[in-house]
Amino acid sequence: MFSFNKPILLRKALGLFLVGERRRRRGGGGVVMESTLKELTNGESVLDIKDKCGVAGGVEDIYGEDRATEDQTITPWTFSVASGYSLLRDPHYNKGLAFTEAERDAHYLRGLLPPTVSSQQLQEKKVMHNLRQYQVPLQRYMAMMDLQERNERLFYKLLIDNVEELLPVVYTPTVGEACQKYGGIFRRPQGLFISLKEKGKILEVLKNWPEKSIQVIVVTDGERILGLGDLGCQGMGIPVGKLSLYTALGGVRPSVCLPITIDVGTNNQKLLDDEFYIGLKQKRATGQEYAELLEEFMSAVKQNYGEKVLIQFEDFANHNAFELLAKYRTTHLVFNDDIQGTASVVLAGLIASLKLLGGTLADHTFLFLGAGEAGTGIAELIALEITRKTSVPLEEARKKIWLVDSKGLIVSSRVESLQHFKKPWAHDHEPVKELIDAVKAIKPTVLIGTSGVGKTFTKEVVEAMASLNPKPLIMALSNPTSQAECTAEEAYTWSKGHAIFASGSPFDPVEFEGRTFVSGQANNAYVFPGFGLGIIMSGTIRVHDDMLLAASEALASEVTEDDYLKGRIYPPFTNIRKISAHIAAEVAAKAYELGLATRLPRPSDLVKYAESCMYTPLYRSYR
Ligand SMILES: NC(=O)C1=CN([C@@H]2O[C@H](COP(=O)(O)OP(=O)(O)OC[C@H]3O[C@@H](n4cnc5c(N)ncnc54)[C@H](OP(=O)(O)O)[C@@H]3O)[C@@H](O)[C@H]2O)C=CC1
Ligand SMILES: CC(=O)C(=O)O
Ligand SMILES: [Mg+2]
Repeated sequence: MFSFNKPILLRKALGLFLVGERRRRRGGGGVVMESTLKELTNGESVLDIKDKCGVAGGVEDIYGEDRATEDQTITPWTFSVASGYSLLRDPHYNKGLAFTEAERDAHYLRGLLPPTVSSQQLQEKKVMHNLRQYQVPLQRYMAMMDLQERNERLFYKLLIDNVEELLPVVYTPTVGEACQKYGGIFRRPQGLFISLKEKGKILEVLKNWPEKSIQVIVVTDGERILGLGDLGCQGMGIPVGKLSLYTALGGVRPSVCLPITIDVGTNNQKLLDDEFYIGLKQKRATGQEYAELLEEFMSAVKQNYGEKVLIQFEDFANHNAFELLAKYRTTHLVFNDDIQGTASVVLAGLIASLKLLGGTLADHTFLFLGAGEAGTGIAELIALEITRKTSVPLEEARKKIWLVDSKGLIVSSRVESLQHFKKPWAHDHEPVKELIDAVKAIKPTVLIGTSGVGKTFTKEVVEAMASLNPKPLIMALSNPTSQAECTAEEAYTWSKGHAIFASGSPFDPVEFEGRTFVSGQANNAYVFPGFGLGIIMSGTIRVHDDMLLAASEALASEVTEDDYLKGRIYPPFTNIRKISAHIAAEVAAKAYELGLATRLPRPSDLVKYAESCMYTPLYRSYR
């Protein structure tokens, strides 16, 4: 075993190279549509931002040493080569019984492993066999998390090869239960916890994370975890799960992914009273205290990782989510998955469904149950797509979209008391309290559930949709399964097999009157991994709505005739890596078109480039 320090001279030389590279690129220039960018870059010129980024594969000062002034402290990182016992304990490099004879000799592993040498394929077979023995989903979740901690490549190999079977384990619905019980099942931290205790020290906390070159952060404050409410610090299961999908579904290397939970307390009394709760035992900080912590976090991320780190906001409550997005979308590379990622996925399903329903989006009438992040986010993207495809102005396009919240239909007489994100949807209509009455009054062709409340699409509601439409499109998007507005079985049986159905959490196929219906999973997991890959691989500096539309079109185009025949408006997850490459390529293409991409020259075949960027979990040979 030996260790070495990264030679300072080499870094200095690379720094000089960077300066030269920047000058060269500044002189060479590219075609940049400055007008498109002004709004997204807070008035900063793109060349300034590109310059800060260390354009186009330039060597970045990832350790912050070159940037630090003399009075600032830096971290003395050293790199060491793992071998022997520590190699077996390092999840990035551990291969367990798959270490070859030669590797066992070269890396001081003799005696630390039993004599058998297994292939990765055999290991995979064994783990899948063991997983299937567990009847309780949470046990499968824990077994998968243990595997991720023990042997990262095997974990991702399993997830990629068995995606339909394992997605419900590491993601919704099981991740919801895992978050509820996170304190009890907590073994080792899988991401960074930043609490109010770390105020003033967030930059130092980021430096404690072992990986220095981070490209994607998924961050939550745990206040709206799926449809399960405020789970405080235990929301960590969500960023961890989302980022494992970035790798498995989108091919983003695990080492560049960083899950973060910001702990400002919780208003969940059950958790505050729970002796195993792992977070701050106090009520949530709000107002200035909250805003200051978030501001420090956002600045520290940019300072530590540069301009091009993608920050995905996840499962914030809507009273913070919209504000954070509005505040940081012009200064940081951010998007909100619940508002924007969900919108992109649902729009894809709607575009695809037109093959079954007929007409254009503008010909349909949409009714939402739930007017929060997901509901209004989807509504706005539908309206935007209509304006892009027709000459209809946005205001006009919005008029075919109606939303119901906990107080009933959103109508103009309520406008004064509505939260700002609901106001565009307050159309002229008399007040309507109940969903069933709204269905009868609005006569929607599409019904979308984004309420977070289970069982709200009752038999009466589904029957009303079926009586109004030959093929009612019903989406029960709320997660986890317990919060779904209705089940697949309910949608198909109550509509007598006429509904086209999709849901946020997966349902098994349903037999009805001799036909098998396979519902699609309308979940943002279809889009964010490919969307993120497209951004990273093109060095994109800001998220633009047209990139979300590009992702929707890309996903919709992947639905096959065979899918339609089965009643699905989303492709199966089995092909997701191919789909993600396609989404990444379209997102990147749009970013280049908008002048937001900094990786130059633009690769000519973006799909091939996306595929070539993807992480593969096959074992590597060690010299
Ligand atoms: N499938 C997917 O990819 C995604 C699914 N989701 C799911 O969507 C759900 C909602 O998330 P999000 O939009 O962020 O949450 P929000 O809290 O922002 O919004 C919830 C909305 O539902 C309304 N609501 C609550 N209860 C009722 C009720 N009984 N009847 C009518 N309306 C009701 C609320 O009304 P009021 O405003 O009056 O309080 C609010 O408008 C969650 O379950 C989440 O898991 C979210 C993102 C992605
Ligand atoms: C899927 C997702 O992001 C949610 O339910 O919040
Ligand atoms: Mg979410």
